[in-house]
Parts: sequence; structure tokens; C-alpha cells
Amino acid sequence: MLTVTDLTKTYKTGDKALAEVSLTVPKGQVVGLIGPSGAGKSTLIRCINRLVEPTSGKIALSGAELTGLGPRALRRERRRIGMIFQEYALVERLTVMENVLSGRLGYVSFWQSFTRRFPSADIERAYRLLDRVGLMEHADKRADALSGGQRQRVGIARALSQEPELLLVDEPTASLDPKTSRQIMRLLIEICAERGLPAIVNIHDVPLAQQFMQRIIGLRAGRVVFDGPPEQLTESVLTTIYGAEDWTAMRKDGEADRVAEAEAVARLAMISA
Ligand SMILES: Nc1ncnc2c1ncn2[C@@H]1O[C@H](COP(=O)(O)OP(=O)(O)OP(=O)(O)O)[C@@H](O)[C@H]1O
Repeated sequence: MLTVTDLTKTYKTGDKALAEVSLTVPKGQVVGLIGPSGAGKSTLIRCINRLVEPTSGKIALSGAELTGLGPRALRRERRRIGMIFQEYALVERLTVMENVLSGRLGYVSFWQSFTRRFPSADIERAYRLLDRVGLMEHADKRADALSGGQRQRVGIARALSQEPELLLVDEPTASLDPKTSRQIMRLLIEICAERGLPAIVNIHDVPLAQQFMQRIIGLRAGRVVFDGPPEQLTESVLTTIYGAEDWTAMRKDGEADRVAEAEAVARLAMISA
């Protein structure tokens, strides 16, 4: 379980990115984090994995404090947090298997990591994870030979190879087409449920968040202005989060995507008929 209490971050520039944010994410729950540009979503994720130093407040994972740790303890604690990125952050010239194993680098000695000799338990786990994300037959391919959806599956397997207690997911589908986005989102939700993993997903696509998330947190100007199930995310709540103008524009974009997807499907059906 992740517990964030009164988290505040003011950057040196004077920007107050987060103001007294409190939230708890229980095991197995996937939370979608939404909000307009500059609302503080990335800052919240970065404070939790301590890439950004909070100004005040507390963050605890399974009861252990993450705030106030020295560099060594912080390195150890970071292993408990798996990260999944928008642009996948894979090492392109390495194989899929090597990329998954790189999730273990925080656990092996310098020499083992330098020579890339991983314990057999790590290799077995990596194969199991590749099987789970549907990439078993691609294990020996180079990462740069994969599609976007396959790369994100490698990113998921790599994060899981850390055996994390929390997943932080930053815009996992921003570089993917709508159908692949839904497949990736479904995979994430299933995996978190299977493993009892809590997750926070920074997500721009509101309809996708509404379709898949069990809970949505809306940030505006560094404050939590909505925290509830997707059914309660009404037009008026979305207007509170995004402001009327931005929300209307986003809704139009979403509709345009759906129309484009339906047209593409219809075209394919005609070609293959
Ligand atoms: N390194 C930084 N130094 C100074 N100010 C920053 C820094 N990073 C973010 N900010 C400011 O903090 C606020 C929140 O930014 P943040 O990137 O967390 O928002 P966001 O919701 O993730 O936005 P986006 O959706 O555009 O990525 C903004 O006002 C931003 O300008």
C-alpha cells in the first residue's frame, strides 16, 4: 500500500507544483492520474520515486518511509518501485531478454551487471514474464526490431522483473494507436490484479482512463480536486479539473480519434473482402 500525506512541492523557481496532496493506494488498485498540463502529475510521480525532493509531507510504501532517506537507503528502496515510461526507455541495441533483465540491475553486483551475468533465478523469472506479456518468441530479438506495443510490453516485463511493490506508469499509451493502447491498458490492469500491485498511471486520455481505471484522481494546480470511481467523473467534474474550454477541446479530439479508427477498420474490411 502507498500512503502519501500532505505532500507539497515548491520548485526553486517559486512554482508550487503540489499543495498538501494526500492519497492512499491499496494493494492491487490502479489509479489514473488526470489533469491539465502543469497540474503537477509528473511532479507527484517524481516525488514518489524521489527523483524530485518534496518540500514537505510524507510518502510511505508498505509502511516504510521513503522521505528522509540517505542516498544508499534510497537506492535500496527505489528497487521496490517499478517505472513504466511513455517512450519505453529500452536499450535499443540490446535484446528483449537483456532489456527485461536490466530490471534486476539494482539487485546484482557491479561485476555481474558489467558482464551481464545474471543468476539463473533472474533468467527464469524473465522468461516467465516474457511469456506473461506475450513476447516469448521475441526474447532474442533486438528491442529496435519491435513495434510500439511490443516495446511497451518489454517495458512492463522489465518493471515487473524488479519484483516491485508499486508501479508508477507515465503516459504508457501516448505513443500508441487507440487499439494497442487499450491492449496495453488491459494488460496493466490484469497484471496489477494478479500480483496485488498498487499502481499510479499518469494518463492524458480521459476516455481511456474512464474505460479502464478503478479509481481516478484529478489534479488541478497541484491540488486533488477529484478522487473517485470513473462513473462519478461527470462533465461538470471534468470542467472543474480542466476548465470548460480545454475539456471541450479534449472531448472533440477523442471523438476524432474514434472516428478515424472506425474508418480504418472499415477500410481494412473492404480490402480483405
Ligand atoms: N524542474 C522544474 N523546475 C521548476 N518548475 C517546474 C519543474 N518541473 C515542473 N515545474 C512546474 O511545476 C508545475 C507542475 O508541473 P508538472 O510537470 O508536474 O505538471 P504535469 O501535470 O505533469 O504537466 P504535463 O501534463 O504537461 O506533463 C508547473 O507549473 C511546472 O511549470
